[in-house]
Amino acid sequence: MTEFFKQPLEEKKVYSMEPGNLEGYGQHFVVSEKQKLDWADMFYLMLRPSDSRNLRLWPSNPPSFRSAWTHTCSVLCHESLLLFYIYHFILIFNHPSTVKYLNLDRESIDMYSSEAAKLVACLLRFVAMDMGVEPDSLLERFGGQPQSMRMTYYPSCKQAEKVVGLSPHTDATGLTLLLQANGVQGLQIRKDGKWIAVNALDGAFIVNVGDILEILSNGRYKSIEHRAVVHPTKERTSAAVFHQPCQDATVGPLPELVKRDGEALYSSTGYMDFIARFFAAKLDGRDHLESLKS
Ligand SMILES: O=C(O)CCC(=O)C(=O)O
Ligand SMILES: [Fe+2]
Repeated sequence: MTEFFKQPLEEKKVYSMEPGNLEGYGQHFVVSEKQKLDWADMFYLMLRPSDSRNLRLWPSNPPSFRSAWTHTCSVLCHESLLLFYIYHFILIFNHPSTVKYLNLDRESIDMYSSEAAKLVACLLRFVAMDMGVEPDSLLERFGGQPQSMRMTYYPSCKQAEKVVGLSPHTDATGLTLLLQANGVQGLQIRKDGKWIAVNALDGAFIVNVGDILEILSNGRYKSIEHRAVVHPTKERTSAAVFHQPCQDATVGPLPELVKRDGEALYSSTGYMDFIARFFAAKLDGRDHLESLKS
């Protein structure tokens, strides 16, 4: 994956994002020419459903990237998630796919995508059980398992403290599987107002709870605020696979939880409106999510 970003600009521009479209090579969350840009290059692809794929953007001379299936275990950003992490450790650890590197070719991405979707469906089932709701009532919001991937390349920067790799934000997803693809650390999460470095195990997935799960769970699961910092001498690459609800889903607290809690802590909105608002703004911590609190 790093090889892709290290190509000359002209080669990468073949895959440039087109106006009004987020897929391809470029930067996200740019709302003004005066804005200080993040110290990062991005490449974003829709993976699922398969008819949403724009194969023109899939690199035809594919570099390889590290697979997380070799020693998969997860750093989970919520105490309750830790519970099913423990239950599922054996299952994940014994995952049948044991390849260490994947090519960014269509067949390999397809396999990576479907294995990631299976893992996330399994995690969501445990989230539902943890909350005491029918797994299907949570899983049906993710029907068809829409999924996208953002690969990010952070060049090194001698004055690393003066730049931001990726601005503080929460993911507008149910769950994100994040892989630090070249073994260089840089992810930080905000807990009790403090930034804490996540030291991911080599080749392991980091599982982030996203906004959609916080809302569906009526606040039981918290969407984790995170950012990426830059290294003074080492470049860094990450690959985040986002698991989103289906396009026609209503994003609002699950009715059975609202009934139990006596109130909905978030307003309900159509997923397409939700995501349009997310990408139209500069990344800014938990602001987007807070605006949906009722
Ligand atoms: O590079 C990282 O560790 C974070 C990436 C991330 O948060 C994202 O792509 O949403
Ligand atoms: Fe993120």
